[in-house]
Amino acid sequence: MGSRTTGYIENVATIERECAQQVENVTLASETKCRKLEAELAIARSALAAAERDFRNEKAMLGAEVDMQKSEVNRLRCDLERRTAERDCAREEATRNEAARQQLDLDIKELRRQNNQQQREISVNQSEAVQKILEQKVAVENELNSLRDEFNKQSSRMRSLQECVTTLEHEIHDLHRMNTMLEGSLSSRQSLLVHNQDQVDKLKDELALARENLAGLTERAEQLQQELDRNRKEREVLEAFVHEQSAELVNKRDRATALEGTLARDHRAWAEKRLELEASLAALGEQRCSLTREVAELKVALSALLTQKEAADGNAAQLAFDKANLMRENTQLQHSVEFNEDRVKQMEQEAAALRKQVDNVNVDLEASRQLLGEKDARLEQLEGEFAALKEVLGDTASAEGESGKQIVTKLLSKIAALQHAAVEAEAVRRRLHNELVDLRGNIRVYCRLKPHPTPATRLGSDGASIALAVEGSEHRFSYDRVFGPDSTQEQVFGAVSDLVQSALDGFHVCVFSYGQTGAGKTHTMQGGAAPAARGIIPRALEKILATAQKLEQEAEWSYGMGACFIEVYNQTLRDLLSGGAVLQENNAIKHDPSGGHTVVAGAKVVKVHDLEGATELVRQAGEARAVVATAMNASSSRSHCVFMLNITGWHQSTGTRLLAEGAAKKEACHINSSLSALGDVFAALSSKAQHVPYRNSKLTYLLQPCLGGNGKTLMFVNINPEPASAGESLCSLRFAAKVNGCETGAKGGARRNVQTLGGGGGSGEGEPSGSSNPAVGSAAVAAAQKSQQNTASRAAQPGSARFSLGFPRLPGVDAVSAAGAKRMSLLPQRPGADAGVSRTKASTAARTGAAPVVGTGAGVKRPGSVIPDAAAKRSKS
Ligand SMILES: Nc1ncnc2c1ncn2[C@@H]1O[C@H](COP(=O)(O)OP(=O)(O)OP(=O)(O)O)[C@@H](O)[C@H]1O
Repeated sequence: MGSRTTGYIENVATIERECAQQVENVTLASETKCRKLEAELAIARSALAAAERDFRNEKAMLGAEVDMQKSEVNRLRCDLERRTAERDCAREEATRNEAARQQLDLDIKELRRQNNQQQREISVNQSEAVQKILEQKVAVENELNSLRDEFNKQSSRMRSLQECVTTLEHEIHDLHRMNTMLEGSLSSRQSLLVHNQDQVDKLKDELALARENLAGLTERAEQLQQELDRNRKEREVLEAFVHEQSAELVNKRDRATALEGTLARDHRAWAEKRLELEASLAALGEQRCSLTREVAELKVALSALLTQKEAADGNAAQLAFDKANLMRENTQLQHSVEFNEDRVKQMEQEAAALRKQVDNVNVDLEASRQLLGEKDARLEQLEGEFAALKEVLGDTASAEGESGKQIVTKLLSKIAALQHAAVEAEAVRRRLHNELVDLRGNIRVYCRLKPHPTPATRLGSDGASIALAVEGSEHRFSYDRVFGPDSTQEQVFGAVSDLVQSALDGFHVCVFSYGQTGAGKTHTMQGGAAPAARGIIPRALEKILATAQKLEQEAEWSYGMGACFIEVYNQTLRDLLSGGAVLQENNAIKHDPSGGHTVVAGAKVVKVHDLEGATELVRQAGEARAVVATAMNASSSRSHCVFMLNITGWHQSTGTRLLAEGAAKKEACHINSSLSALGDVFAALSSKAQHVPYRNSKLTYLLQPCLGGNGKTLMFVNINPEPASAGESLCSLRFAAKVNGCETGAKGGARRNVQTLGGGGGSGEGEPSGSSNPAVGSAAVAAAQKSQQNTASRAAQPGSARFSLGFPRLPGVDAVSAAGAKRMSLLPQRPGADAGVSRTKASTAARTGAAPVVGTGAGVKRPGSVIPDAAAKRSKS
């Protein structure tokens, strides 16, 4: 038993040793494993820590990159804002440039307008105007150059902007590339995280396996504890160790879970960041789009600027062209100035030659007069001799028979030759007189000033110029003659009387006055009642009637006169000798195509025998005018009155008839259609236009024969020199200056209306240059013969000559013509321009025969004319 116990004990001891050995082995193995696990855990921890570090670094890097990108985006935004501001500035600049260009266009237009104006004024002050234009052109060119510089600046600014935009595009592209790189880096980090996760999972699996092993070992240890209580303590220690390990592992697992959460949060943050980046990328894309749009807009603006530049270049070319034109015109004007200077010199020479010619003509005239006087004396002597011979013949006829008759025949032929010479001398006188009048011009303008204490006018020393002060500046005019305030009525008529003589010689003559209300038209044309105050009309009438009477008594002349008085208002004609009745016929004014009389159909024609009769007619017309003026109210100031006195004269021996007429009228300063038409007629005459618009108004159509080719016209411009009327005076003086620049359309001067009727020995000239009485201008004769068929048949004696003075061949006058009378015409004016004034005047003196009427006209043979049958009568006188 002892041995068995000992053996048992030895066996137990062996088992215990084996158990201890096994426990020791297991413990060693588990300790090894634990150490291995711990090492692996440490590696995992260090890996995790490294991963965390990397992650943090990466995160920090990414954060820095994001910050960088954000700051870059901010910078780009600022840049963009700056560029946008620059672009806006550029746009504003472009708008300003456009406005400046438009302003420049306006300036250029204005300059062109000024240029045109200056061109018009250039005739007044050529060199100054051209200088100004050149200066302005230089200024325009400077402006254009500055605009070009501005444009170039803008273009270069646009180019720099474009470059900026291109740089921005590149930067955006770089950002895109960087973003792609960041995305790549993010995905690699994510894959690294996934790899780490796998490692953690693997560790977890290994941990789980180790736990299972540990559990197995614990089970084996418990079994062994049950078998070996002795080892319980160590086993408990082991278990505690294992528990500790487990807790540590749990802790590690928790930490791994926490790490997973952190990773997930980071992942989400990264995803958010990514979204933010994508959003900022999209914003950048939008910005890029807007930038692209802006670039396109800027391109459009650039092309618009280029178009503007082209337009500006075009304008510059146009300006250069204009400049060249102006230079050319300037050169032409300089040539023209030089030419005109030469012409002026030439004209001065011509004027000197003409003056000499006038002197010669005067000398010739004087010589002719002397010759005529000598011939008259010789004629008287011959007539005395003839009478004595007659007496002798009476005594000796019976004794000597045939020889006495022969002496008589001889003497008669001598007398006829002398009469012929006298007629020739009269023709020469008419021609010389006409040449004298022509030298003074077929349209003459006289200016007359009314007295005033403080005149705004200044007379030139040459007696033909006047200066008018208007608002501080002085305007100078010159006319054929200027009558100062001291001039007498006699002096004024003296300057007109040669035209009256022309009318008596068979020329159409028109005298009219023009001026503002109260300027002295009535005073000039009509004058006062006192002998010294009488105006042109009564003096002219007196001269015509006296001459007619003298010729009737002395030179076998017979005269008939018919007068009519017409008022023209707009396109209406009124007969003032029929109480102002309106003449209904549309084309009442009828001109004789052969240059004879003008007829106003329907107008009453009253025969005039003496000055009193004519004055009475004017008085009647004035009364009718007052009635019409009252009815028409203020409009009367725009009407014009024309008094016509037609004179027809016949000379019984020469079979010659003169047709002429005189016209006189008064005009108000008020511009109306008739005056404007009168201005147009003068303008056309002055420019020698093909067409003269006589038909534009009844007034000009009525006066056509006087104003036109074969008439002589004298205009008085009456000026009231009071400073308050300076404006109106300027208007009158300018109109008169226009008229002064006119010439009648007559080629070779005015033309007489002379007709030779049938009989030989006719006297008169067809043209001023006509040589002698039978040499009547053929055209004038042919035309006149046609026009006087009815009167020719009624000539008092076969082969007699009839002279008619005045141009309208009036029906009433034709009756006078049949009686072998002369005809005269006087064309006076209306009794007052201003309604109020004219009405008042018309009801007073003007209407009593001293109405503002002028008339001249009439061709009357001068007393000096010698016509065969008249010789005896002249010798009596
Ligand atoms: N040269 C002059 N010398 C003296 N007095 C003058 C002169 N001219 C005009 N007058 C006077 O001035 C006044 C106005 O003149 P007048 O009636 O002739 O003017 P008008 O031009 O005919 O006016 P309206 O158009 O109103 O008829 C008259 O009293 C006239 O006597």
